[in-house]
Amino acid sequence: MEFKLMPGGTVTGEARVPGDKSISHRSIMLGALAEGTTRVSGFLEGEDALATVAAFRAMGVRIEGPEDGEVEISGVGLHGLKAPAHALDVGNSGTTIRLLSGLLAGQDFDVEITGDVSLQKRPMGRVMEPLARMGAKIDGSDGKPPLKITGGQALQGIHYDLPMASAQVKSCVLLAGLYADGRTSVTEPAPTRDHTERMLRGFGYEVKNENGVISLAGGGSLQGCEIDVPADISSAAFFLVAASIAPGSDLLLTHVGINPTRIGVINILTLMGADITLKNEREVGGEPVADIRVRYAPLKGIEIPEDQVPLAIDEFPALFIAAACAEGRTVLRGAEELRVKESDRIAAMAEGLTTLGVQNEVLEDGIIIDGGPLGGGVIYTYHDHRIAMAFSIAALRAEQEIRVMDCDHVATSFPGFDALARGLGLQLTALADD
Ligand SMILES: O=C(O)C1=C[C@@H](OP(=O)(O)O)[C@@H](O)[C@H](O)C1
Ligand SMILES: C=C(OP(=O)(O)O)C(=O)O
Repeated sequence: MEFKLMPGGTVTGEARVPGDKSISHRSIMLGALAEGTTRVSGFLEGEDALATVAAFRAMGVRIEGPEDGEVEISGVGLHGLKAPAHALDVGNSGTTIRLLSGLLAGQDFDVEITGDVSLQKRPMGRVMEPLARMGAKIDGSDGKPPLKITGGQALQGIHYDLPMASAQVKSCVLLAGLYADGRTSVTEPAPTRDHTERMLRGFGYEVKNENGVISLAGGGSLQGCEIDVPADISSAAFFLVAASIAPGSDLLLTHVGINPTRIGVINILTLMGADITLKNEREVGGEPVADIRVRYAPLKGIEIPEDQVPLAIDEFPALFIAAACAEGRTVLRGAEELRVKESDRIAAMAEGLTTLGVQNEVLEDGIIIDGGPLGGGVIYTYHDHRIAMAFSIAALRAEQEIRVMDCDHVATSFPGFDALARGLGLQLTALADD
């Protein structure tokens, strides 16, 4: 599928974007390992979260739905999973393979986890290394998927200092820690999303955070519960930027998760001069939520504070479009993690910005973008959903038509993006491949 975008437009109205991807994955994983039933609402019916559902079904867990975002999981307990008949194929989802590898390292059966072409290029050494230290037997092909996990190993609790700010690695180690003898603890170079810790507590499992040392003891149990998944701020980000760059825009995004470890995009856009206000702030099932109003405002280039990078890690494709539409120069550093996402997001975004005529300089760990007029052209997405959505919103300020190639992956995180974008004011046509 390809998106064709006519230039210009205004973004107005009210919308609730689909459920949070990180929380949706974790709701299935912890629900499956809990005792009793877990009921989830607001679940993301995107391909990545559905890959997690399929993986647990393949391991014998009864999961009803999702239907209109409702899922019911009949938990099998921490030791109730069954060996799958085939390798688990988790598609495009880095979160699924990395969190699952921690969980499955503690089972008594062998399992193989694989994924699509993009996933097969992503580094898994970052989870293999701490798991091996815990006593797991896990092999990959040159540190990449497929991962082969040999069951029946006795895991030992360890302390692990994460070498990179990664919530997936942190979660992997903590989930393996559920099966380990003694305590497992981690420290991170900078705080990352804490949905695993919050949700474990929601399932009645004690997780400590003592001055940044996050730890749990193995051998407990999880109790089924109710989970209300907020709208994904990473999906909302495209429309936060869209409304900020398109003159005349005024948009309300409802029920958005505003966990402090996820709001870098709001902080960065606000520093750039965006007009964003939070309303009706509340807490839903252990996660803070708000309605977000965003109105057009002229943006200015900034040096992005490095402490905001892990808090906005998936939002940089959208933020680069904000920078392209801003007055002056935006500098991002300390973001080398962007190079190992579904694509090398620094390279893919730089290529697309250059196509649109936006001056930029690629750095090892970031980019420098000089705001200016946007032309048009053909954009390659490298199988990356966030690159596709970022260049779709760029059309609001473009002078010519933009064609975004290879947009099927948008459904991994944001099913219905094209229809919602049209409803809010983008002039987007989805064209099927011949
Ligand atoms: O834990 C999670 O749910 C995620 C963590 C982040 O990855 P890293 O841990 O690789 O930074 C993020 O990019 C990904 O979309 C989701
Ligand atoms: C990096 C992402 O996801 P994952 O690592 O789960 O593939 C993302 O959604 O931007």
